[in-house]
Amino acid sequence: MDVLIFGASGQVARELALQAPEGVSATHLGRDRADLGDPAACAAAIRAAAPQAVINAAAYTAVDRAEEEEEAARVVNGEAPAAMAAAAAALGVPFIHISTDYVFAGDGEAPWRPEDPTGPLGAYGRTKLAGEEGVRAAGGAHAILRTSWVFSAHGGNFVKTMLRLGAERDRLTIVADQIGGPTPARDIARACWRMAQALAAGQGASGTYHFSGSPDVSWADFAREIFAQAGLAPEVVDIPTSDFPTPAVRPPNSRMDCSSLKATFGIERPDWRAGLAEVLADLSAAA
Ligand SMILES: NC(=O)C1=CN([C@@H]2O[C@H](COP(=O)(O)OP(=O)(O)OC[C@H]3O[C@@H](n4cnc5c(N)ncnc54)[C@H](OP(=O)(O)O)[C@@H]3O)[C@@H](O)[C@H]2O)C=CC1
Ligand SMILES: Cc1cn([C@H]2C[C@H](O)[C@@H](COP(=O)(O)OP(=O)(O)O[C@H]3O[C@@H](C)C(=O)[C@@H](O)[C@H]3O)O2)c(=O)[nH]c1=O
Ligand SMILES: [Mg+2]
Repeated sequence: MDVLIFGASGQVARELALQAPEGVSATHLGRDRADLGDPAACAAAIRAAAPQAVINAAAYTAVDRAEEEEEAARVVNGEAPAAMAAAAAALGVPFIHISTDYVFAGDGEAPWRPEDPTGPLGAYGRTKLAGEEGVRAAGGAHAILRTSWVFSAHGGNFVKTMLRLGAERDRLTIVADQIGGPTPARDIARACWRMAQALAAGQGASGTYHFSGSPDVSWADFAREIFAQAGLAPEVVDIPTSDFPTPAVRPPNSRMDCSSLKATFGIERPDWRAGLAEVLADLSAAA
């Protein structure tokens, strides 16, 4: 099976390359070969490659910067996925797309289900929601996988920020009133491969699915586990979001109900603490 992947250097893109199943030939298009700022060019790249499935692992992910660059983010996160999904639909091949917990308003404490009403609090979430709507409107076979709090040994993420700050400082203040599921990029990549193979074989079902690591924790508790596993001992002080002002508002409740992904594709929530141990091992092997 030939699979065309948008994204080469990102966290999920790199894991897609590392986790490609046997029998799959994966072609990655980095920004140099397909700029999502040019949606028509991305659609043309799909028509030219004529793959058996398309996975989009590229996105504008700078949450705070998106507040100032919403139009640029909307092209990359909204218009490009819509154009790609339309091109995949015209070829009759499945389109796998990744979205985010930030499409939700984050009120309450119940885990969000895929069919729950959305209500993004910031520009990044609004543009990602536009992308979801574009993918559904294209009308082809598709899976939209909403995930959260992605980490890996590659690129920028909360784990790597904490390792840096934890080595520099004795005391860190971390928000404790935003709760969600940290998710290893490796597990997201495996889930994408499973869905791509299933949909290409006419199995599973198109739709929007949730996938996050278990258990749900606060960012502060996530930080504590990072330091415990890494053998660092800074003091972690719980703070409310109001004490950590940022340009973009983040959802307090990012818990996600992942049961439909298990029911349809047999994919279970991974324990992120095990994924964290793998990432720390990869980072020390590389150091
Ligand atoms: N990171 C997270 O915590 C979460 C991410 N997601 C979603 O998961 C998916 C993968 O995210 P993740 O792997 O973390 O992303 P990263 O931030 O690690 O990487 C983003 C990738 O997108 C590429 N990209 C950005 N803009 C463009 C563009 N204009 N043209 C082409 N490529 C571009 C980047 O390329 P370059 O390296 O050249 O800049 C980079 O490879 C995204 O859809 C994201 O919205 C969902 C929930 C949480
Ligand atoms: C560095 C730092 C962060 N924080 C807080 C800020 C924020 O609420 C939280 C996480 O910080 P980040 O900058 O990693 O968060 P952010 O970039 O918003 O992470 C999000 O990225 C996008 C792409 C997604 O789709 C989301 O699922 C989510 O992973 O930790 C502290 O409280 N103290 C600190 O010292
Ligand atoms: Mg990439």
